[in-house]
Amino acid sequence: MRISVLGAGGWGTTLAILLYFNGHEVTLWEYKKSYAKTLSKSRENKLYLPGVRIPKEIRITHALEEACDHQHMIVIAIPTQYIRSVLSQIKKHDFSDTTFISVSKGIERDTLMTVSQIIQDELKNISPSQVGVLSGPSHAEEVSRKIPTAVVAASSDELTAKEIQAAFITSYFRVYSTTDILGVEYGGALKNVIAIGAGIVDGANFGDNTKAAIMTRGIAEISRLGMALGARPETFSGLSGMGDLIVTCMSRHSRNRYVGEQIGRGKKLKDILKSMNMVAEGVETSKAVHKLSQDHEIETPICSAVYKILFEERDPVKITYELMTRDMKPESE
Ligand SMILES: NC(=O)C1=CN([C@@H]2O[C@H](COP(=O)(O)OP(=O)(O)OC[C@H]3O[C@@H](n4cnc5c(N)ncnc54)[C@H](OP(=O)(O)O)[C@@H]3O)[C@@H](O)[C@H]2O)C=CC1
Ligand SMILES: O=C(CO)COP(=O)(O)O
Repeated sequence: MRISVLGAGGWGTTLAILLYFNGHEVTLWEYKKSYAKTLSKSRENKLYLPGVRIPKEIRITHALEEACDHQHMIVIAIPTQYIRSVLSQIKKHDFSDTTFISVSKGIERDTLMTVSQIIQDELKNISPSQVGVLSGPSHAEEVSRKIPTAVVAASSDELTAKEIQAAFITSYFRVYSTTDILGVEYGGALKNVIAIGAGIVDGANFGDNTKAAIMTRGIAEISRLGMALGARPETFSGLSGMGDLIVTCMSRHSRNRYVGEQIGRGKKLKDILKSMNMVAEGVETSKAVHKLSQDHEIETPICSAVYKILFEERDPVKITYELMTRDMKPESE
């Protein structure tokens, strides 16, 4: 198959290489013209995936129209808040034979849309069966080194989910399938906010008990909000829910956990973000989650605490004790 990957960050580059070795004809689109040239020449993504060789057969380009022409699949690996501006440049293109696959994990700040919703909103002529998602516990640093990983391919159309599954599966990258596309997207986006909370626990020197509480009560609130937004409950105990929450809260590779850790140590958000070239989706997504939970009147105390720490400069230690001393309630609520 001809497959284009839009976004040459760590994840886009990793998946482009995986797809190439799976026998596909792969194009990798990079946002900056100068960096596209550097990548084409050096065949190493030193900024986002150092030490991994990009095969010379992968076409690297900055020309978006060209990258999208006559593709069977287009993989979107762009930070969520920039996806609409990229898609708006190709909205006139004929995509009647193309499937779009989002591998990005966030919610658009201004519209509160998931990535599959942004794709359908921006590219009016494509049907839901042309849209899918691939998500789960999968740090680029490990997949690019062929470390065994399991993820899930989702589309409201079962056949599309299975096509995506078949395109990506390898002996070290196991792909399951589901039709709960929204559940997979909400799990992937919301776990980033909880992972910032887990990082705060690390940075502020709370303990393992605290982190386990954040993760367990975190998946409870992800499920609560996700279900109110149309997701299926069982999806949140799967790879894209609990699975991705575990890896993101625990891994040294996680950028979201890192942001939280620095906040917990007393650093300012703007200084942390200035020092990072990679994206921590949970920061902007926490604004969207704050709004979604208010709009739908769903309690999301941990996400709400993360939002207040990031954007209202609330003290992480004080707010943790506020969480601990809320009204008594049954665990099932
Ligand atoms: N890294 C990982 O392990 C995983 C990441 N993801 C998800 O994949 C998505 C992409 O993340 P990742 O690959 O890690 O990204 P990185 O943090 O590695 O890189 C950021 C990317 O964003 C690009 N970018 C910056 N500004 C813009 C813009 N205005 N328009 C378009 N692109 C822009 C950068 O391009 P440039 O260098 O030219 O500025 C770069 O390619 C995220 O949603 C993330 O949550 C999902 C699973 C695993
Ligand atoms: O989604 C991821 C792993 O599954 C990547 O998480 P971070 O963006 O926090 O690094």
